[in-house]
Amino acid sequence: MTDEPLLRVSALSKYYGARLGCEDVTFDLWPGEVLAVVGESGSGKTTLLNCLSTRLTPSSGGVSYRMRDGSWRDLYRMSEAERRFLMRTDWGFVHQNPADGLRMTVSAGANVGERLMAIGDRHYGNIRSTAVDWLSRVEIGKDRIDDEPRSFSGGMRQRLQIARNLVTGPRLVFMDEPTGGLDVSVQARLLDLLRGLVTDLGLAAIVVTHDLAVARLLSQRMMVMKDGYVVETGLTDRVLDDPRAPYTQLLVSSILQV
Ligand SMILES: Nc1ncnc2c1ncn2[C@@H]1O[C@H](COP(=O)(O)OP(=O)(O)OP(=O)(O)O)[C@@H](O)[C@H]1O
Repeated sequence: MTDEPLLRVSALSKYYGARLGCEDVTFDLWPGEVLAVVGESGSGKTTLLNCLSTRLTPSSGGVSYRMRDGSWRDLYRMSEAERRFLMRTDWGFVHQNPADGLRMTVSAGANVGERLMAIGDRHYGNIRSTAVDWLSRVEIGKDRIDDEPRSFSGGMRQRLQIARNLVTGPRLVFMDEPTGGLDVSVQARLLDLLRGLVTDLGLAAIVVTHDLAVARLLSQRMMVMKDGYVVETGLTDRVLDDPRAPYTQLLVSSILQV
């Protein structure tokens, strides 16, 4: 165990011209911790996630990341090459739409295997057996390894995207509505699977979702956003069982009434 966070976010703001994306977001993420960022459409969740994963540059504020060697690095002062290295080795990104995170016209096995090659694995036999192992961990049969993901169902694609991200043993995974767009029964199974993997691997994750059930199942801590601002943060069970901000109370009660 370490007594230092993995990620430190301080006073992060992002404006698109004059339009507010998110404002003054501050938090620490600890190793092995899952943080859910919830809020309705337009609240700034995706903006925040994209700033944290360096897809967007914030207008002000900073994010530091603790590297494997224990040193702290300012994410926005890294070179492009260093950032790409981090994304390949230490981070994962699970998109809502699996097509954004997969290569749809190469086989399932290659989708997983090429991530291993990107971190330097050159042994074909090892790559293939690790790919088979990961496909089975996400409940994709060995007989599908040579199939392209475009022949997969939505749930299978999402499970493949998860395998592709986790095969390199990342320390931090960003997830954007990982169960969005799937049938309710498929969502439940995927959430179960994700929860098991995150726990087994001791992963830290930031999960953006508008679905409080996803936050409840996956996260230990949650952050509620509205109109670009964080209106409440706390342990997930506390926030959902005893919401303090009026907006969170509204969000929780509107879900419960459905
Ligand atoms: N590329 C952009 N250019 C201009 N404004 C943007 C852009 N992206 C987001 N915004 C604005 O920033 C605000 C926050 O949007 P964001 O997409 O982060 O919210 P969200 O909570 O992720 O919503 P959703 O759940 O619908 O994806 C909104 O007012 C949105 O219109």
